[in-house]
Amino acid sequence: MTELRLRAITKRFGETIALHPVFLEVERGEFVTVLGPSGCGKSTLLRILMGITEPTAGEIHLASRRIDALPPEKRDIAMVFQSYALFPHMSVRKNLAFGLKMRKVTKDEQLRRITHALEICNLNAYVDRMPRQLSGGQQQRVALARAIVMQPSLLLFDEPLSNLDAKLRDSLRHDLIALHRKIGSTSLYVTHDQTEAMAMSDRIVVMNAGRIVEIGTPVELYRNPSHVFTASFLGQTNLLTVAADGPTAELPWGGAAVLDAPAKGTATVSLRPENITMSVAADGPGVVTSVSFMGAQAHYSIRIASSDIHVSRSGSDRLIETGSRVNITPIGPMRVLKGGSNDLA
Ligand SMILES: Nc1ncnc2c1ncn2[C@@H]1O[C@H](COP(=O)(O)OP(=O)(O)OP(=O)(O)O)[C@@H](O)[C@H]1O
Repeated sequence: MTELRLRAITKRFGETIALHPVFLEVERGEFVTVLGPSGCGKSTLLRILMGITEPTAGEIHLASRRIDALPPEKRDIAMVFQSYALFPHMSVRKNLAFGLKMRKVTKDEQLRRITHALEICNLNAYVDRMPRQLSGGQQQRVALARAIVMQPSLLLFDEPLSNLDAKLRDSLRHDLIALHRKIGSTSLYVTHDQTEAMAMSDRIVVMNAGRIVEIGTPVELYRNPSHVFTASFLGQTNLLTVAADGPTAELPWGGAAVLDAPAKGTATVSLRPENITMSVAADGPGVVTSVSFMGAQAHYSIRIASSDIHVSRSGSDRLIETGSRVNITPIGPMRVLKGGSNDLA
């Protein structure tokens, strides 16, 4: 069942088009991430949903109500901010109670919801502390609990983990998803961090320059991206310009490779670093120019036919030294993309 529906949401700031008409549907209970680089329009979209920024055109429907003309407090949306935005002079309990009091929720109901939120966010030990007496991760959990007690139809997240160190971010990511499943909320999460988007989302909405480029599950978008932008923004890839002839194409360094869809003429294809085999050969056309050993994987740069190709291999394989001559061969079909310099769309 569709919980959130955006119909042609558009935003202009004078000459700047921050959002071209955006169409999006989010199912009840889904965790959807809006992913894109700085300036792509993510914050504008969030602010429009919150009711802080007015769209130039378009409609927002949430839980069968049209909400775009409603003030923020009437929209039934709660937001978790990057900066936590806790009230510094209030204890954890008071922070959680604030929004409920404003909504005139009864004392009994306040107690019930706050007790539940403290429990599921693992905050029981901190109820009487002030925000400054909490770590960044604990403050973020309070911010989340404060959003949860409102029992909103939609939870919005604005890069909520970006102020935390890598390890904490990783563990909070898991907590957040577990919580989302437990409370069955509908969540829209905004980030520029593709690892976060891949790890957490039911679906990812890839945005660039004010437009939705593509929407799909992390697996679909990583394995079968349609656009050059998606292929290069989600994970690492090698973008090659190849001469296509039906089901195969000639590689820049010679030899033919299979395409995942027939194409004619010049085509842009994606070849993931892990989808390449590499073997040492004295007369190989490639030269290893750098090796980065990352533990689980080893990343190589190969100079071949005036291109730099990235190859990754299992970290437990024998390392190939810088300067070695190598052969490289794609494994499986290469993905034909739209949006290259010679667009096939
Ligand atoms: N108030 C404003 N007036 C004029 N232009 C604006 C305004 N707010 C945003 N923009 C422009 O709209 C575009 C989208 O901005 P937005 O802040 O939504 O991007 P973003 O993806 O959230 O970026 P970031 O991740 O850096 O916050 C940008 O080109 C930005 O310069």
